[in-house]
Order: sequence, then structure tokens, then C-alpha cells
Amino acid sequence: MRWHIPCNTKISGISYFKTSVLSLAHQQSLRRRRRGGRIGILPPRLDARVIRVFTDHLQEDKMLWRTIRSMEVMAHSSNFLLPKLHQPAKAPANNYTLVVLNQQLPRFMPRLWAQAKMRICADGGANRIFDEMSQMTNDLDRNRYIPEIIEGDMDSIRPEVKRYYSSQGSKISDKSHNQETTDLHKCISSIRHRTPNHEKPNLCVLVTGALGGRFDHEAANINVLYAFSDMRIVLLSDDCLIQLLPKTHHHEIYIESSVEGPHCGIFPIGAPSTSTTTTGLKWNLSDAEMRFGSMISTSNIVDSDKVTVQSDADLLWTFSLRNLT
Ligand SMILES: Nc1ncnc2c1ncn2[C@@H]1O[C@H](COP(=O)(O)OP(=O)(O)OP(=O)(O)O)[C@@H](O)[C@H]1O
Ligand SMILES: Cc1ncc(C[n+]2csc(CCO)c2C)c(N)n1
Repeated sequence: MRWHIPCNTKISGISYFKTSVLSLAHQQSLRRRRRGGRIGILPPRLDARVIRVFTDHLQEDKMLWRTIRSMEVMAHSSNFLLPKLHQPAKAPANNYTLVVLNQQLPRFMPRLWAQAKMRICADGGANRIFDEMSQMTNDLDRNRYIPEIIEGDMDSIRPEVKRYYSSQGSKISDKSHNQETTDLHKCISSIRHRTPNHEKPNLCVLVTGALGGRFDHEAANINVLYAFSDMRIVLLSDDCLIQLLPKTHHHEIYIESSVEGPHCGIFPIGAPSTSTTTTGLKWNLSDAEMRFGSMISTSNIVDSDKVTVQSDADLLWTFSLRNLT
């Protein structure tokens, strides 16, 4: 049984629906009951202790139901990858912040840059915009691509690049004193601080250049998804995207098949999942256990225009990107 109460929040192609769902937690509770683990058959003599245990369980079930009733569905869409002309007329305006890391710019960078609400370069990411952006766009006018902010420990940005963007009005946020967190971490932290509370639910951050290259950088970039698990952050490369699906929500992923798919993967990194259920995939999971060293779902294939995921653990969702420009 499942019903939606549309709520008015809309996010860069992403909508929230308040919902009441027969949740995974409840399914687990039923399973435990079937196995006789939590509420077995009461013994014939109900002494006070047994009655207390029984009422405790009922209380716990009530709390469970309260959680179930307030569980929200989080909807996801990659329509930020579509050219503006191809975006559905009724789609909410793209409303994301773009973070550019220090790796070769992805081929769809000009589109992401043009449609972003704000652009931040992570340290050496500014060199990439300086060196590669005008070539990519065949637009020799470098001053058309000025990031609002350059953030980081400033050990990779070249001095002439720093001088140039500073003279063009970019804010240089020098955090060279902090050698504990990465430049991406600093960027996300700063975005969070700069965003007023009432705008936080609508915030989405796209990060380019997050994958490929040094593995410690890649691991740190993925770690940022976990460190800011209450924010919508999408890590992008030329070949795929990665995002976190927090266990606090049920997830509906709307597929833009002209730009993404069909290959996908879904797996826990931080902590194992004892129960994950999906729909819309060629190899769906049904109340499945996943952990590193055992089963994880990779080389899976999307075979519907919507994928749904519910899990008792935070999961990484990764999806291949088509060869778009
Ligand atoms: N090879 C890479 N693979 C993945 N991400 C990268 C790579 N190189 C840089 N990045 C990302 O770009 C950000 C900025 O890069 P930059 O080279 O300025 O970082 P850095 O922290 O100075 O690097 P280092 O750790 O080598 O000193 C990094 O925080 C990281 O998120
Ligand atoms: C346990 C531990 N390992 C590595 C670093 C180094 N480090 C981590 S992030 C960062 C900034 C990179 O721009 C640096 C130098 C640390 N501080 N603590």
C-alpha cells in the first residue's frame, strides 16, 4: 500500500514527495515476526514480565509505524545533462552549484557551466577553466568564464591564474592553513555555509572531474558524499555519475535515457546493507544483503524509465553516461 501527498518543494529537476510507505523497516519487522524472533507465540501463562515485554514490542511497533508514515521519497533526475531545449517544458529550472576539480574538464562542461546558478573552482580546478574552457567552447574570450569563487589550499592554482580571476572579480578563499581536509571538502563546506537555511532543501551540487586519476583523490571525493550525506551532491566524470542514496529516504530515480545508462551499480561502502530492494533493473535486489567481500551490484542494467531503491544502509548509486557533448 502506498500513496503520495505531493509537496511543493522542487529542486533542479528533482522533486520531493511527502509520502507514506510500507517501509523496508516494517517488512523487516514482519520478517522477524515470521521467524519468531521478536514476537513469538505467548506462553499460556502471561506473567507480568511477559506482558511488559509484549507491550514494549507493541510500543516499538507504534514507533516504527510513526517512522514509516513520515518516510519521504527522494526523486532524482539527471536532466541537468540535457540541452536546455530538450528539457521538459514543465521541468523546474536547473538550480545547482557547479564545483570544478583539478582534472580534465568533461565534454559536457560548457552546458553545465552555462546552466549553473553558481560556479566554484577547487584550487587547481581554476587552471582547468583558464586553460581548457575557451578551447572547448571555441570562444577565445576568456573573461566569459569567470568562477564566482576559488576555494582551497591554493597549492595548485598558478599565480597568473589566481591574479587573472582575482582581477575579474572572483572571490579567492585561501584556506592554506587547513591541511586536514581536501579542496572538495572545503568547497562543499563553504557552499553549505553560504546557503541560507530556507534554500538548503533545494540545493544540489554537481562536481566535475571527481573520478579517474589518483585513487586517493577519488576515495576522498566519495568520502565527501558521506561527510555531507544530507546534501545532494553528484560526482561526475566523462563516463559516469555517482551519488549517495541515504537510507533515510526511499529513492525514485527518473532515467534520462538519451544521456545516461544503461549500465549502473548500487552498493554500500560505509556499512553493509542487510536489506536492499530495487525495481526497474535487469537484476533487481529483493531484500538482499550487500557488503564488500560478498555481493555488490555492479554491471547491472536499467530496464525501465524509473528505478526505485530502498535500503537499510546508505548506498552509492552509479550510472554510466552516454557519449554526449
Ligand atoms: N587525479 C585526481 N582524481 C580525482 N580527483 C582529483 C584529482 N586531482 C585533483 N582532484 C580533485 O580536485 C581537487 C583540487 O585539486 P588540486 O590538485 O588543487 O588538489 P590538492 O589537494 O592540492 O592535491 P594534492 O593532494 O595533490 O596536493 C582535489 O581536492 C580533488 O578533489
Ligand atoms: C591522517 C591524515 N592523512 C593525510 C593528511 C594530509 N591531507 C589530507 S587532506 C590534505 C589537503 C590536500 O589539499 C592533506 C595534506 C592529513 N592531514 N591527515
